[in-house]
Amino acid sequence: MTRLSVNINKVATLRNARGGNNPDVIQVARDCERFGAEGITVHPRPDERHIRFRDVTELKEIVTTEFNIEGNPNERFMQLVLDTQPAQATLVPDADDAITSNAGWDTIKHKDFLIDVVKELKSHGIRTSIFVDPIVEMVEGAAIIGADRVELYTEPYAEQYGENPEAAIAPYVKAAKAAKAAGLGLNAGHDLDLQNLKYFHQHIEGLDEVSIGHALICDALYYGLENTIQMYLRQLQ
Ligand SMILES: CC(=O)[C@@H](O)[C@H](O)COP(=O)(O)O
Ligand SMILES: NCC(=O)COP(=O)(O)O
Repeated sequence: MTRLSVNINKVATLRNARGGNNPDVIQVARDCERFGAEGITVHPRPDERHIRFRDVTELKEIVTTEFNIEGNPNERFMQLVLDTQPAQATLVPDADDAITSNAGWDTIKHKDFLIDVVKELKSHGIRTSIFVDPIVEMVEGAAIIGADRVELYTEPYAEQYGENPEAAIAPYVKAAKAAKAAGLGLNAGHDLDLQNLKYFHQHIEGLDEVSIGHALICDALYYGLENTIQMYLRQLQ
């Protein structure tokens, strides 16, 4: 079974545009779960342009499915995660000024740093996933580091899917096999949508979770949040 974790960053972006509390991020998280989401993902960034650190603390109190916090494990992020104790932390090598995540970790170059981070998170009982490009060596590096899972960065897949789905999925099939061979759980995310999700799911064995935000929240403008979540869940059947 592949769990759908809804990334609610974009709900916070909309709220922040006017400075009030509309839409209410906490209520949206509750509703996502009520409508079938099997997890809630947030990705706080240093400038708090969407999810704020305070939101993360409040969300922890109400999320009843799996709470996944993504981000670059700097001191502030680590403190937030350790205080919050989510089900999962996903480590992403974002630059502070990145518009959105645009690459996975080099798990060979940053091995020592990541070993320390993963050890600390796991000692607090937090499942730890490392965001990687679909490259076998990077997946194997995550296993050596001691991660529980990898999250495959799917933007390159999403970009190529329209013109050549076979070529787009090929590196992910290899990376997924490497993850399973190394005993890692398998997540995926970034730019997955109603067009490309089903094919990805059909071709990647043992996919534990997808986290989807941008496209899902955009689709909700047209179809409504409840319908949209159900539509995404159907792609994963
Ligand atoms: C890790 C990842 O793939 C990102 O998609 C992220 O979690 C979304 O971040 P933004 O909402 O800031 O684009
Ligand atoms: N980890 C990926 C994520 O949470 C959502 O990415 P996107 O769907 O907003 O591109």
